[in-house]
Amino acid sequence: MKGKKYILSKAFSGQANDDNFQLVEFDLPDELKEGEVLCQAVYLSVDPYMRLFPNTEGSPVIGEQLAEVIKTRNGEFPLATLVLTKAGWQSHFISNGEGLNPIRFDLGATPISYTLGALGMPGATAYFGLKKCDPKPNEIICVSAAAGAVGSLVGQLAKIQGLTVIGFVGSEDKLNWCKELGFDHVFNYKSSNFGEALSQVAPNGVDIYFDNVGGDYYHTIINKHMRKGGRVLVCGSIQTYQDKDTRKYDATNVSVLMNELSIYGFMCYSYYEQWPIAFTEMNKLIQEGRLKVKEQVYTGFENMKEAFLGLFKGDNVGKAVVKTVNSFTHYP
Ligand SMILES: NC(=O)C1=CN([C@@H]2O[C@H](COP(=O)(O)OP(=O)(O)OC[C@H]3O[C@@H](n4cnc5c(N)ncnc54)[C@H](OP(=O)(O)O)[C@@H]3O)[C@@H](O)[C@H]2O)C=CC1
Ligand SMILES: CCCCCC(=O)/C=C/[C@@H]1[C@@H](C/C=C\CCCC(=O)O)[C@@H](O)C[C@H]1O
Repeated sequence: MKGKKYILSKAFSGQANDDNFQLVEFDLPDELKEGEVLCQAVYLSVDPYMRLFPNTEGSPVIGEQLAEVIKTRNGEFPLATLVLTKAGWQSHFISNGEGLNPIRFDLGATPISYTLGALGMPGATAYFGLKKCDPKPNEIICVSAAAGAVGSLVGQLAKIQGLTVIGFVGSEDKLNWCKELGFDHVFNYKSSNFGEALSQVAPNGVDIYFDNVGGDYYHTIINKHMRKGGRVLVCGSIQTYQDKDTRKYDATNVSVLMNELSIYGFMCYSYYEQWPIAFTEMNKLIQEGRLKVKEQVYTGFENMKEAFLGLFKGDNVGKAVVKTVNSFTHYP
């Protein structure tokens, strides 16, 4: 039997493209050793951070997947067990059980793919990132990449908590969806100036900026659109991930200082032990129809590249995942 995996055929430099990836086949052994399992990817996640790490020619592409145990000699992982694991972009892999994580909360009737999205790493990012901003009812929050995996949840959770939500997105479809989700103001940054738009709807500034994009947004919002005592969460900087040279902005630190802003760095895995609490709460909201989830599902392992590169072109609405075909068991 053969498995497939992607390696970085060329280190990223500037904009990622097809040439950075090579799909290779590898042999899987006929027999497992005692304690081993053979897993097959069912859904794979593509996420912006994959553009940054490890970026060494020849290295495997990293990432999380939901996999099914299709052969086992390990009593802890019976046949058909579903596991979340950072096995990278591979269709199959052998494991001794280390790093295979069962789903740690009751999923109920919610689709299993959500464990890579709203009830997975991006969901935890939205939930704990927002919490770190200490949101209060009637405050104003601004979120960038607002129709994405993280941003769409941040906006909805903030609405549930009584905040006014301003979102920035890159297309009219995304704008309409965010309005459907109940965001108060949504702007397409490709057809409007985000600074002017913010000044119109929040002339006195915003209390929270949940930054998924970095670059121009981060500096302009910190320098011109934060209220005194405001909080900025540095969640991600997708606008700069593909830069070749570092950008220079002089005024930012002075603005931070003068306005006594709190700027938080944030890594969702720091809250890993508490994720099941968040997912139980969010799954209840999903099942009640109060938290809406969209996925951009690409079908077939050969479409990993397209799904990943699409993140940087704004192709995805909601969470981008890849469903592999010919799974041992067919999941919805
Ligand atoms: N700190 C942490 O622990 C974590 C951080 N993150 C970060 O959160 C951010 C969002 O991630 P995630 O929700 O998974 O991804 P998304 O689902 O939001 O997908 C990426 C989106 O970013 C937008 N985008 C891409 N390029 C640009 C650009 N140059 N300028 C402005 N917007 C752009 C696009 O939306 P549009 O069409 O609207 O432009 C695109 O759809 C990323 O920066 C990521 O690195 C994610 C997970 C954990
Ligand atoms: C400048 C980096 C910003 C990245 C923001 C982001 O998307 C973070 C996501 C993390 C992600 C990757 C974190 C570290 C890389 C580790 C590389 C490795 O070899 O494993 C992952 O941990 C989930 C998010 O917390």
